[in-house]
Amino acid sequence: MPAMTVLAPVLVTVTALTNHFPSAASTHPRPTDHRHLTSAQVPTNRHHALIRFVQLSADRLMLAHPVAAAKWITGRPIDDPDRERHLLTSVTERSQRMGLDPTLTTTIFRDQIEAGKLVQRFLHARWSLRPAERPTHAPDLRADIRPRLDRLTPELLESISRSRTLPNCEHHLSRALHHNPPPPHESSSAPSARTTVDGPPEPGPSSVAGPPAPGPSGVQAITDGTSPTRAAPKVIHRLAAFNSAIHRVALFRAVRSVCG
Ligand SMILES: O=C(O)C(=O)C[C@]1(C(=O)O)C=C[C@@H](O)C=C1
Repeated sequence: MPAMTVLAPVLVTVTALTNHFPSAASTHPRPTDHRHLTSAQVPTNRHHALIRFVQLSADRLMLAHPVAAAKWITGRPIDDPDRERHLLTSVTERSQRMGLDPTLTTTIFRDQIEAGKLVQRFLHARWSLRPAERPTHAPDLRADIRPRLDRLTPELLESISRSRTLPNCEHHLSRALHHNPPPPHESSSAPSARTTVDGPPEPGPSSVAGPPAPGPSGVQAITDGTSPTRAAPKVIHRLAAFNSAIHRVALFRAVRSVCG
């Protein structure tokens, strides 16, 4: 599939989410007006459970890397509706047993799945453009990676259950996200680094990069009338910034419904 065809929906999604969640484009989420709470009023256990939820979500997101590698090498499509149905059925059953609202938990897990697919699509687009970074070995999806994803499901549900009814949930979520920076990434000037199948790309010499340019500029950079071939260097340049942004935006996507 041509790289541009793969990349365009990814960039459109990133732009849409960045606009929808302005703090996703910022290293410093905007403070809310809930700071009047004294520390004694903050329900620490539920707050920690929310942080745990964000961390587990970040762990789940990182598994999108080996999943993407397995699918890249085997040619399997990123979307696997049967697997998604199986996961959501399991979430529903577990939620009922735990006294959790299945509508809420399946919404959260749908977001987790979509966030993972966003990262997978990003990686496939990246590998289309950068042959040197393509994975060379396929992780075992069935025997290794999916069991790892499955082990996270009860833990995620437990953290959702324990963070339920946290007052000022959005404020705590914003703080938890702030303490979960995206993984290290290459800077645009870094030498090419092969993406590992166990995690994000290895950091380049500079792992400090700003957020993506907000708004549609990221998309315009590749759709401003230039032919795909001639636009490719521009795309690669933009990808360096999106590599960081994609994880931040995907993490926001993964956790956005937890406050109900
Ligand atoms: O298991 C896979 O094949 C994945 O890609 C992971 C996952 C998920 O997040 O659970 C994501 C996309 C697929 O449609 C199904 C499931």
